[in-house]
Amino acid sequence: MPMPTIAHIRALTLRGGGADYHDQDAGHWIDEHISTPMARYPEYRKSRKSFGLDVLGTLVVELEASDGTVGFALTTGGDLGCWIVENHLARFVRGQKVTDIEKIWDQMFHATLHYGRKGIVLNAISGVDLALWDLLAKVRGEPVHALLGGPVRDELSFYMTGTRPDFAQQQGFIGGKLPLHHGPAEREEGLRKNLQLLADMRQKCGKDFWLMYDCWMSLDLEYATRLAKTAHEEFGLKWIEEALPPDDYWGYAELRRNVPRGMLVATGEHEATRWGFRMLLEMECCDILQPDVGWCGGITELLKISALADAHGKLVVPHGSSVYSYHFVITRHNSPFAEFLNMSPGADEIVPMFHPQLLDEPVPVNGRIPASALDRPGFGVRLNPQCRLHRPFSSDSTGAR
Ligand SMILES: C[C@H](O)[C@H](O)[C@@H](O)[C@@H](O)C(=O)O
Ligand SMILES: [Mg+2]
Repeated sequence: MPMPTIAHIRALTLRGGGADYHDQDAGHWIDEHISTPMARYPEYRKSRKSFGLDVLGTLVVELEASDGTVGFALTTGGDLGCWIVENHLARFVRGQKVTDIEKIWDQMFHATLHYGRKGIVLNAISGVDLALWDLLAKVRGEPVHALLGGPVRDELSFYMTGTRPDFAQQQGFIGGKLPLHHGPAEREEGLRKNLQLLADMRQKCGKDFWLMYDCWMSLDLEYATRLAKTAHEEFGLKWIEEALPPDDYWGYAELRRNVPRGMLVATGEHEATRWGFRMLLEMECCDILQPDVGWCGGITELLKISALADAHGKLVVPHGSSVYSYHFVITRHNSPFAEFLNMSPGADEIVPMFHPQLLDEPVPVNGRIPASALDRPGFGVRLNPQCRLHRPFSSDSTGAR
């Protein structure tokens, strides 16, 4: 039986949560005075949406095979991502066999090298790649994890990101990662508030529960070093995440030398491709790599990143990205746990990460997801038909939705 080919590729957008999870209503914890590189401008300090963190929206890539099977995936990308997919990447996908994933990735990456390499182009490439894995797995009637070598454990365990590590602990998660609220622009008072918040949370959670800080690229080396030392020595901070801008490999290497022994440095969610993660590894920037599978190049590239990291003895704990990272994490020993980004407005309910855009998206129960919950074909999720899709550009009028 010959393998079907890809008859149509469609790039569509969705707004409101989902893969562009910072696109939330006012008052959501994820947009409440979180420290960012823009916090040096007071007018942009209170809200990340104020400087446009939600400008892109969700990119949906949909592939229809010659046998009628449809694969799809979500990532961050919106209209910009749609343009790249429809006007450039589609030509390397349409007409190819559903098994030609490696060749398609290589052509998409090298054809965009003159304007891509990271950022929105790699988001678009990742979206196509994830849709390819979803399609191939559906054609074969298997979950994606089975195509990656299958589970190495019976369940996924999670830490939770949000403003309520105490709720995470009550729900059986292995740790809680707080967003950092104040950066260098708010000086000593801001540092004191950061440490007081951690002290309060350590009081609530007891001495053994993992507590981490996510600094979202917003600090400088001096501030990050001071924060890390006190936070670890006085309050047992387990890791400091994305303290510096992604391109400051030199700063990360020095921060890792500066932090107290036993404390971990994590970064990578805004890094892309095996070459970017090779820099983080060979410059000894961090202990935990956190690629986002929807931004780093997709599953095809994450396989390479993970193998490289494994050879260096480093952990790969992908950033958020729901089922797209769960199907990977369950197949790798150097990915011993996963992130659950709590997308409820008060970080005090368990809701699916890509809500409302996906149906059948599994959520942790007691901080765990059993491997069996990932056993539906593909990534095991459906697009929510209630969500209004929009196709801003169409390179394939015959393939109209
Ligand atoms: C909580 C952080 O500020 C980001 O919003 C979060 O998406 C990301 O950095 C993470 O690690 O989950
Ligand atoms: Mg982060």
